[in-house]
Amino acid sequence: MDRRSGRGAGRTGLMGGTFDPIHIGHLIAAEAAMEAAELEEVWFVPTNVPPHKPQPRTSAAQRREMVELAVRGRAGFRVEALELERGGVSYTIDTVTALQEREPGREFHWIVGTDMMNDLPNWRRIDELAERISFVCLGRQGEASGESALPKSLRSRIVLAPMPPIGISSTDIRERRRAGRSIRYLVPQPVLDYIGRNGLYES
Ligand SMILES: Nc1ncnc2c1ncn2[C@@H]1O[C@H](COP(=O)(O)OP(=O)(O)OP(=O)(O)O)[C@@H](O)[C@H]1O
Ligand SMILES: O=C(O)c1ccc[n+]([C@@H]2O[C@H](COP(=O)([O-])O)[C@@H](O)[C@H]2O)c1
Repeated sequence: MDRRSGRGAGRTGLMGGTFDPIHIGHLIAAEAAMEAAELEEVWFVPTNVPPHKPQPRTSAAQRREMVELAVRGRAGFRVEALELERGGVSYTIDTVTALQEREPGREFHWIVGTDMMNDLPNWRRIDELAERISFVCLGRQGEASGESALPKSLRSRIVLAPMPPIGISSTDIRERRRAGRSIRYLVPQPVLDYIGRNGLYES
């Protein structure tokens, strides 16, 4: 426990995502969560197979590489690849259980955009998950918070974090690439270079 702030030591944010590809919306969300929830670190957790959406367009290795490139140089940000190493469908409860066993000294906080916050009641073993961790939920463009619609037990485990609305999604970036349009500045420069070098999302 940090005696000055009253916060537990090792406060760690987990930013889970398909990251197909990672974009500046993810990075700004992680930064905002870090500030609002007083996190010491944020670990980016690329999903192997997402539970609630279609299979990624690119390989696990490519998505991991892009996330590595995006966080390089930002102290406190790093990639945690346990879902890719575990394989199969990436349920958050399995990930959190494994991390808590591996890192008993840390306090974990799962970071989600508001769209995902509204979906939380549908997550696998959500009650157990909400007992293990709290959620840091970021405001996302065009979405009302919807927090009041959630069960009270879940609401009490949610910290809302403000962020400037960033109307960018990986879907939009993939569509732009397919249409031959620019994605410059929507992703960090090293990620832009990687996507171009490897001809990703062209078809
Ligand atoms: N622009 C954004 N602002 C805030 N949060 C975001 C933004 N884009 C994604 N997120 C959040 O980041 C996490 C990972 O998102 P994900 O990798 O699925 O990106 P995405 O842009 O939503 O992808 P896709 O368009 O392929 O569905 C989710 O919690 C999502 O809500
Ligand atoms: O565990 C679940 O049931 C669950 C359901 C939907 C999403 N998640 C996690 O939420 C994170 C964001 O999901 P996505 O689909 O936006 O990439 C990612 O880490 C997913 O594994 C987890």
